[in-house]
Amino acid sequence: MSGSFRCSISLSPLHSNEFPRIPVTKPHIHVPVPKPMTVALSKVVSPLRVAAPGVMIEAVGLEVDRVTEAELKENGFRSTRKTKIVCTIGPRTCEFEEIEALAVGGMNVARVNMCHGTREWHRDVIRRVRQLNEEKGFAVAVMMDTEGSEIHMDDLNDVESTKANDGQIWTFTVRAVDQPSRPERTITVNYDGFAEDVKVGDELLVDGGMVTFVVIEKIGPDVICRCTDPGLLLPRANLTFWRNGSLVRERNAMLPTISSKDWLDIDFGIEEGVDFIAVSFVKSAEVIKTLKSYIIDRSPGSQIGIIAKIESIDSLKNLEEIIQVSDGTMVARGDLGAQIPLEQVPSVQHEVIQLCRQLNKPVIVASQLLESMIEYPIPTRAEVADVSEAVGQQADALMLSSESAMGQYPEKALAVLRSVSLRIEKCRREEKHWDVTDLHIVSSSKLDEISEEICNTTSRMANKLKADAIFVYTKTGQTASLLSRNRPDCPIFAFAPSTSIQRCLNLKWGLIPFRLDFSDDMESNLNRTFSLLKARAMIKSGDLIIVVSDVMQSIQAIKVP
Ligand SMILES: Nc1ncnc2c1ncn2[C@@H]1O[C@H](COP(=O)(O)OP(=O)(O)O)[C@@H](O)[C@H]1O
Ligand SMILES: C=C(OP(=O)(O)O)C(=O)O
Ligand SMILES: [K+]
Ligand SMILES: [Mg+2]
Repeated sequence: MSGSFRCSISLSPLHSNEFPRIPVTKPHIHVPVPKPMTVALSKVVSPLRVAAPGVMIEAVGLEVDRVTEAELKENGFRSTRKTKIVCTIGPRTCEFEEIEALAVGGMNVARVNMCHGTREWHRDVIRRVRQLNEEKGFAVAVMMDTEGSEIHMDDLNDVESTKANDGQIWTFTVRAVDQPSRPERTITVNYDGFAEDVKVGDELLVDGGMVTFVVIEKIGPDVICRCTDPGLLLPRANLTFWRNGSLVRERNAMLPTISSKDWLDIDFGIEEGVDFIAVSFVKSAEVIKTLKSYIIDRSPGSQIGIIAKIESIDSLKNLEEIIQVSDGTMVARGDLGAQIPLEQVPSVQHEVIQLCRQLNKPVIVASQLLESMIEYPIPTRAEVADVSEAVGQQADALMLSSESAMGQYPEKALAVLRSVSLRIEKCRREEKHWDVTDLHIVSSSKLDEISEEICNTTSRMANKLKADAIFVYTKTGQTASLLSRNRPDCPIFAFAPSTSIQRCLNLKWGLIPFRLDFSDDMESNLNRTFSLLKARAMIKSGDLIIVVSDVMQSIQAIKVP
């Protein structure tokens, strides 16, 4: 391989005379370039229009989430939210207007959970999100979450819940029970090996301990239990069993991470063009690799990001490998807390967030962030502290589950995530936590390493110069992601050539993704972007912008003309 690579770091004012053109350095580094970069110039949407008296600009191809645009105008650059928000869509939020209300409230990603509902139901939701994006200018990404094949109860004939009282005897069975004539206090279990794996004396925990039973007898496929901690049994509740204080992993540990039903759901997700697939109960990196090659086979060129959910005890010994091969990770604290002692969940959260940051992968903190808001219009003080902790740890995103899927106050819960994020992000900026130097190099090639160093320098420079924004022109999203990893003080405007990359970038901390066609000519890209953004009042003359791109390896500091 041969070729040359130009690395110029220049401070160029681009039509501004306030900042003299001082080349900081202009080294010419020669390293092999695998292939020349080319830009696909895609369709021009509409012709020229007049932006201001006498100024003709191209009113084409600049698409940004309209909520972010409004937030930016209202709050200014610094106070635009950096932490992203994922909302689970459920019966309470599945209508078009309800999804729209969440989008207006700042939802960046809509999640559908294949544990519940039918494929038709999910299809309608996904299409409504797409319609909302197209008609109303949002850029909400869609995440499909697999059911996975850990042990769970049946759907209780679709009753909302059923009460188990102290001392009552219940039967958990793997028999096929005829639902309408199901005997009282009988629960069917999805996993055939269940009755063989449990032993008399084991503790059976429903949803990590919301209800507890002790196994008193086994009769063939029936496991007879006595309730020791009473409570409500919910449809499809998860079951774990414990022996001498440890989680029992017998044959159940061999259950496939992706069940045959999950594969059908994945086909459905590919067909519907979801942006992310979150894989439940990941145990090792292998399953992620398998799924990735499956998706490439089924849908070559697909941009679907694979999110590994950290919620199985088995994943903890393979964390680094799992994170490395995934496109992002979710700390799924709900099921995780049923598989490891609760007091260990916060340290796993901390470890996963740190690892993701090092490995340049986005991380979502999920479950019970605002659990009390399922019923009440305000959160508990402890919940606010938990949200603050996740924002302070600089997770990329926070997730609502039941709060938005079936709670009484989905929009209020979203507003709490938004306001707490803004507040804590501001505190962190004021405390000047600046730790880019702590990050290890993640790149495996010299060329990537140069990009990475450019991004690190850009972020440091933006902070020191108190820049208003970083602009990044990125074809794959990788350069934008490396900037986000540094968690700079100012927002990062990421210009990407396709709406699918734009939506995927929506999960990453501090990125404001735009869809924009751009060329190899950076000067013309910049002039065009400035005109377009000024016409929409998203930037103004005098703003200091630091510009990088993966088109040309350079850093420029520019005052908007
Ligand atoms: N598509 C759906 N259809 C019906 N109910 C749903 C749906 N999605 C979510 N829910 C409800 O919202 C609750 C919270 O959602 P989620 O956290 O995703 O699931 P889980 O509780 O299984 O972890 C679920 O327990 C379920 O009651
Ligand atoms: C997010 C989680 O997964 P699910 O809601 O699908 O159980 C969790 O367990 O925390
Ligand atoms: K799930
Ligand atoms: Mg889970």
